[in-house]
Amino acid sequence: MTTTFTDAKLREALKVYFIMGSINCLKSPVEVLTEAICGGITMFQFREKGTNALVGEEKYALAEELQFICKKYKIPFIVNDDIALAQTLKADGVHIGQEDDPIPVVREQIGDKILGVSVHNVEEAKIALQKGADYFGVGPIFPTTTKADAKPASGVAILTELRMKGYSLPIVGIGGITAKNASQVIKAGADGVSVITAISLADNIVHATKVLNEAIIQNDRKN
Ligand SMILES: Cc1ncsc1CCOP(=O)(O)O
Ligand SMILES: C=C1C=NC(C)=NC1=N
Ligand SMILES: [Mg+2]
Repeated sequence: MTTTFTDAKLREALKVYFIMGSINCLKSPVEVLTEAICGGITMFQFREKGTNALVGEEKYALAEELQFICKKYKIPFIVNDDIALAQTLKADGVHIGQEDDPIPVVREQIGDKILGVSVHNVEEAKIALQKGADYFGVGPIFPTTTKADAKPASGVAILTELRMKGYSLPIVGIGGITAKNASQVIKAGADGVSVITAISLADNIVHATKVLNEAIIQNDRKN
């Protein structure tokens, strides 16, 4: 899909933003993603990272397979970190962290595709917005062990602070998010939640995703 995303469409897509790589799965990533889509995820990020992560041809082949499933169900397909892979696959966008290539360099490479940036504080947010981020991934909101080098959990205050300071672009919270705490993230001002293990390690992935979805939708209606 190469449609350019309006803010409104991106906010919708960020509601239940599943992130996964092979090391986050107990069974076939193809099965995990298909079940997550059946459960109602709204966007997918391929994040092949960490101990025993695939590289080279194997990584490319898995990315291609997962992108094919996303295309079939019209779910936006985002690639974490690996801009070259995103370009080769003509992904819908990329997500980069503070230590990845500079935003202008990435923007030059991807054109008007989605460019998500991880931010942890107002200073990083100011720069990322100025340089052209389309959405912020903010966290870790709650404690998580999924990302080995994650910063300490900040709680939802950072989300409220960003909104209070006028950051009105699409924002997704990330880090230790589950169906139980997702509503706090939305109430604090995020447009959606990004999760890895609450979905990828669930006993019943379809059900876990549906419950997470309900937690988000319920709360949106209240706002
Ligand atoms: C990629 C990333 N960035 C901040 S926390 C995190 C890991 C989120 O994983 P989980 O949803 O399992 O806590
Ligand atoms: C680190 C990350 C933060 N936020 C998002 C959405 N994705 C990531 N990979
Ligand atoms: Mg990165």
